[in-house]
Amino acid sequence: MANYSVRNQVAIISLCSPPVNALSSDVRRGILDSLKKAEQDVKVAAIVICGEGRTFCVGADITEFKSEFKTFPNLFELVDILESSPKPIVAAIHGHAFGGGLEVALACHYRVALSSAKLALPEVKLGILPGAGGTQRLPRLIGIDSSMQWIAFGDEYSAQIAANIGIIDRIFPSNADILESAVQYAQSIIGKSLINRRVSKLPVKDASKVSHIMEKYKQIVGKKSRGAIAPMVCLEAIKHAALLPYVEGMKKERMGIEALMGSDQSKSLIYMFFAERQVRNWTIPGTGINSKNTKPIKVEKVAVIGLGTMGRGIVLSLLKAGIKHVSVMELNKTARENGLLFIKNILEGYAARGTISETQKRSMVDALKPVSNFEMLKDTDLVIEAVFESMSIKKDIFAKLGQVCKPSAVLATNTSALDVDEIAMVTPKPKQVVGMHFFAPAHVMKLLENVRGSKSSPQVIATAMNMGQRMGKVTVLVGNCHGFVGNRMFRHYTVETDFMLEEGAYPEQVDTVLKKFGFAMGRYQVGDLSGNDIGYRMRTKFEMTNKQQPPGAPERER
Ligand SMILES: CC(C)(COP(=O)(O)OP(=O)(O)OC[C@H]1O[C@@H](n2cnc3c(N)ncnc32)[C@H](O)[C@@H]1OP(=O)(O)O)[C@@H](O)C(=O)NCCC(=O)NCCSC(=O)C[C@@H](O)CCCCCCCCCCCCC(=O)O
Ligand SMILES: NC(=O)c1ccc[n+]([C@@H]2O[C@H](COP(=O)([O-])OP(=O)(O)OC[C@H]3O[C@@H](n4cnc5c(N)ncnc54)[C@H](O)[C@@H]3O)[C@@H](O)[C@H]2O)c1
Repeated sequence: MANYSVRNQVAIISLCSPPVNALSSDVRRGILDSLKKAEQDVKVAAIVICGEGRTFCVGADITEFKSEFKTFPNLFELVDILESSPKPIVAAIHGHAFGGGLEVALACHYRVALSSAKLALPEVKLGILPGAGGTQRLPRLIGIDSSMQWIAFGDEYSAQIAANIGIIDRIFPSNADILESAVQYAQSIIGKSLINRRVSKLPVKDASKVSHIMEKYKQIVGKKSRGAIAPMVCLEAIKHAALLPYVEGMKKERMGIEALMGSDQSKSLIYMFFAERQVRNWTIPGTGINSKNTKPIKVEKVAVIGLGTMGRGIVLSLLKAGIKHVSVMELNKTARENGLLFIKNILEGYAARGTISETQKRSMVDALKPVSNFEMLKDTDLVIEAVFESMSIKKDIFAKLGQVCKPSAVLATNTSALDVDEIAMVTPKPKQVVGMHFFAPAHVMKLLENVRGSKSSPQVIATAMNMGQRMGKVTVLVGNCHGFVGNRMFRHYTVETDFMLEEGAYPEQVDTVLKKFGFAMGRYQVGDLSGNDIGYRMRTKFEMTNKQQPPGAPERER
């Protein structure tokens, strides 16, 4: 679980727990045993801790949260043992140093990294806090303000940013050999004093401003993480780094993690973490066909038909995924102009915020290819249709696509609820047709429901799944039925909230309660965003509006 070797006075402790070197109890034990060997070996003058395989270390082993935290050495015990080592320890970071992985690195006396490495304390996204000294060491290295930014939101940062603020001591080019570079670095620091290298002993530079900074972040967290408990507990723990000696601060950190671990919010977020990964392993029930044995078709050119609410977000998702050729077809001139303007404005916003560079923005704008007739789609690899929710319009479009597109082209519909098989039947090759159901706004929402028609070929399904992952979506394969999965669930939610309106509540009152509960948007805000015509069209198609009833009849009488 941790391999040990010695090279030119430098002991190498390499974490070996594929795929991501999570700090299971065996790995922690392996590190401790190796450290003892290194300390006892008189020929060893410095130590390097690195990760084997694709990454340094992604943190505590989440699968062990329930059971094994009680095994010695616990992570918060291990970090103190590492820091107090009399021999200098260098953390050699490539891939990810996340969570407990970064906390181990913070306990080392030096940190070096490849420029491609990413660092984060993402525990808050699991509903907990960094519980191995992260809330106490990071402020001593980078101050309260930056620590609150890192820990309360859990975002990842590049090694270069981490170096700029003082976490990383030396950056190596992304193509360097991290171990070789770290060993040379370790040789260069042999004999140097460790007095200022033990982070827990350092003062917190901006400690006097803690109240002011705390207030600032309470406001931001209150808005950005409405309803979440962990971010506030993180802020409290960081505050203690400013006010208390390290040992006392650690006690507070411990109280924080004990309160959060096992909370309903944390359990749900951990469930979500694994569920989001599990859905990548799709399977077609009863066939043996699955994500492991099916290859996607190569997709370079994509087309989107319809530039309304959904089409424009889908186009943005494709551009962000790096697709270099995105044809857009929109019949209505105003909708076309508005759609293209919307896309360009969003890209401008990304560039202004630094999410993408100016060069990336220009290449995304260049990738946009407005087209005016179906002939122009003949060499497209994937077409995503996002026009009105009308079976006749969609059939008309798929019949045309079936005539002009190359035989290998994947033809996808973004229908909210219509029968994917019925749409597929108008094409000469129904096996090329699949549903790709995005959620509004499509460039923001992470969920993508891919709908498997009865004729969709495994390769076509693999292509839709792969494209979703390229777009960074949580991509779920579902069966073909009215409303698929998302909208079938959503329907019950809307029925209940509509009952509340019938009982006298205003839409804004319902929305206020839902937002207070933690929803990003209220149910009626979602209706306004998506367009209430979508629900109306779905209900009309299934005669849920019940023509016997006069207009305005309450939902429960229909
Ligand atoms: C790092 C990633 C961004 C990499 O992404 P990528 O897409 O490359 O890879 P995958 O996400 O697909 O991952 C591959 C594979 O690995 C699995 N996996 C990933 N991370 C972990 C993990 N941390 N643990 C276990 N398994 C992991 C993943 O599921 C995939 O598996 P599959 O089978 O699907 O192939 C990305 O992976 C990522 O973001 N990972 C999570 C990073 C993270 O959140 N890290 C923080 C972990 S929490 C932590 O570190 C806590 C520490 O701060 C300290 C804890 C000390 C606690 C001591 C306190 C004790 C108090 C106890 C109180 C008890 C109370 C009681 O008694 O009840
Ligand atoms: N709005 C949502 O929240 C949402 C969510 C998921 C899926 N959907 C589905 O996505 C599809 C589009 O929904 P929307 O909300 O974007 O609708 P929308 O009314 O905002 O946009 C549809 C666009 O398609 C254009 N169009 C119509 N016929 C066309 C044709 N033959 N060729 C080219 N363009 C044509 C229209 O001019 C319009 O601009 C629907 O099937 C809908 O059910 C919508």
